[in-house]
Amino acid sequence: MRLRDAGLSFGERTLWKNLDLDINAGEFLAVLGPNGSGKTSFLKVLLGLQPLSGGTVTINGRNVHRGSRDIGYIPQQKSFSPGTPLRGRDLVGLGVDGDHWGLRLRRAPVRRRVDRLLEQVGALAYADEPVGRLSGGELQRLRAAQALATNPDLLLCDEPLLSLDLHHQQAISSLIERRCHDDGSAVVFVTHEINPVIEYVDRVLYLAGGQFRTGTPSEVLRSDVLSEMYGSRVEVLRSHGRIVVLGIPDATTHHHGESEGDLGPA
Ligand SMILES: Nc1ncnc2c1ncn2[C@@H]1O[C@H](COP(=O)(O)OP(=O)(O)OP(=O)(O)O)[C@@H](O)[C@H]1O
Repeated sequence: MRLRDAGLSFGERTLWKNLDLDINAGEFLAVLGPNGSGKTSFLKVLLGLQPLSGGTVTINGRNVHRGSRDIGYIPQQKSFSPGTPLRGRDLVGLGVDGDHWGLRLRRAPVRRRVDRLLEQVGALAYADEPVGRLSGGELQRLRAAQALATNPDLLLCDEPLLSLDLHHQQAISSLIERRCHDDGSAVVFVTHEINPVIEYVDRVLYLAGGQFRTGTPSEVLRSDVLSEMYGSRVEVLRSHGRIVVLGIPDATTHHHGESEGDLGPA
C-alpha cells in the first residue's frame, strides 16, 4: 500500500498533508493520535470511502476502490438492532464469501473454516445466537473472525480491542499479529492504547494537530517528538515494557485514562 503526497482536509481543517507512506506485506502499522485527529478517516481513505484532498493512494499498484477483496476490515464497534435475522456464524461466513454466504456456508470446508475461526476468537458458545442479542465484546470478536476469514493483503483494524477483556484482547491481537507476520498481510491497526500490541508494532503513524510523524515506536513515541506535535510539554515514560504518555493537552484528551499515570494514549 502506498500513499504519495497525500492530504486530507475538511473545509478549513487539515487532518494531514504531504504524507508519503509505504506499508509492506507483513508489516504491522499502528495508527495513534487523539480523538478527531483523523485515524478513522485514514482507514476510510484506504477503503476507498473517503477521497483524498490531494495526492494518491494505491494498493497493489491499483487505485483504491470500495469493496476491494484485497482488504479485510474490522470496523469500529457498532451494534445490530435486536431483530437482525443473522447469527454469529453467518456474520463470520460473510467474510469467507461475502457474495454467496447463504450457499457456501452449507459446504463442509467453509463450515470447518468458520468453526475454526469461531473457536480462535472464543465465540463458539454463542455462534448460533442472533447477533442483535450479543454484547459489544462478543460482537467485536465475531467481527475480528469475519475479517480474518478472508486472506486479505491488507487488514484494517479500527480499535479492534475496544470492550474486550484482557484475555480476549490478547487472543484477538495475537491472531492479527500472526496473520501479519506469519501470513504476510499488511496490518493497519488504529488504537488509543498501544500497550496491548506494543511488541507487535513495526511502525507507528502518529496523527495530532494537523501533523503526522512516522517511524518505529521508539522513534515516534518520545517526549521531544510528541511535545513538538502538540505544541506543549508531553512526557513519554517507559516502564516494564509499557509506555505511558503524560501531559496530552485537555482539548485532545482521550477516553482511555483508566488509571492514574495512564492519562493519555501512547
Ligand atoms: N465527512 C466529513 N466531513 C467533515 N468532517 C469530517 C468528515 N469525516 C470526519 N470529519 C472530521 O474529521 C475529524 C477526524 O475524524 P476521525 O473520525 O477520522 O477521527 P479519529 O482520529 O478516528 O477520532 P476518534 O479517536 O474519536 O475515533 C473529526 O473532527 C471529524 O469530525
